[in-house]
Amino acid sequence: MKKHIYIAYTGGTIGMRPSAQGYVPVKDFLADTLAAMPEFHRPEMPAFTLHEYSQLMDSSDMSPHDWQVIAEDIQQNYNEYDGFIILHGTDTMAYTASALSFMLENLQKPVIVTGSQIPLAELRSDGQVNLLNALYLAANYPIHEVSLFFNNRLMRGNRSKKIHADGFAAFDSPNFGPLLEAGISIDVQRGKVLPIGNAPLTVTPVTAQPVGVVTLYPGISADVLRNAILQPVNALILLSYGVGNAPKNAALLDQLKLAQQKRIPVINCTQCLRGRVNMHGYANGTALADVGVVSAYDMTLEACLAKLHYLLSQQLSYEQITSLMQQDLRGELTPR
Ligand SMILES: NC(=O)C[C@H](N)C(=O)O
Repeated sequence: MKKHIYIAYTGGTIGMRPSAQGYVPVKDFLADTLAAMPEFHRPEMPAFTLHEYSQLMDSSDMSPHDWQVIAEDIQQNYNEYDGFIILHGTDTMAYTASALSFMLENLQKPVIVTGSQIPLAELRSDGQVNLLNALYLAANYPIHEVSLFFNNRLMRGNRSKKIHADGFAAFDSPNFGPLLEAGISIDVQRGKVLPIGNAPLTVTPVTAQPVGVVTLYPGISADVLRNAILQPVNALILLSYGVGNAPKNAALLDQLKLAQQKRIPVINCTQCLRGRVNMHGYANGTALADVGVVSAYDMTLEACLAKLHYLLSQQLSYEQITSLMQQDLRGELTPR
């Protein structure tokens, strides 16, 4: 039986057309482009249904409400299709892929997020390779988790990150190698793919959460942190140096202590692209742990932010949130 894949087109460059203001997504344009490309209709390819969203977006306009729309769309069509492809802009693709990984629990079908850097309708577009491969993989490879396909690599969604503004190798999975590489042969990294259970799919709704993100820089003043933890902030991500260090400055640490008293979770995520937070490597890191800051280990900022949204959207205590942030829920971090 030919597999049938559901493609949700949310917007993004893959279906865009030039306008006087730059690229914009245009209604029906992707469907018309796809219909005119014979590769997508070859007998080896799965059948697919393209569902174009009514509000096509540049992904820089995406919000948690849109993550919710996508998750509900997958849930409603879950039993009818063999796999799901989310066509999405690249700018916030890693955030959406991370969010979906938390919202969709016990997946028994593949969900692949992809898009392109050049519109599918243009010469030299990377959209054809990305979508063609994503369709082929969704039909033929049992990788039952939220993943992101780009430039011939399938990465775990919540490990992915946009690392190149204008290159085709736009995504990387810096702390967890790809799940699959599509070269002359298609090589699955079996040990890396999440195991499948028998439990039914659960979809946890998320709502937008006020989360502060502060990048530390030399000379940062305590006032910056004071402002970042003012109401209505529900959590703070501290983008720290190296293995999780910050200035051992009393005024700064006082603000973090205040956050702890106000029961605002503060998560220590490194500014470095690769590697992990170890707050006990240096006295400067230990000082953070002592005022209740918790480690993001090797999570990306995107995964950290999406995970906070997922947890803050549930009725969980400060203790539960800080503890779950340090646990591996969907393969997003490697605790040690
Ligand atoms: N390549 C892209 O898709 C970028 C576009 N601005 C978007 O994220 O929607």
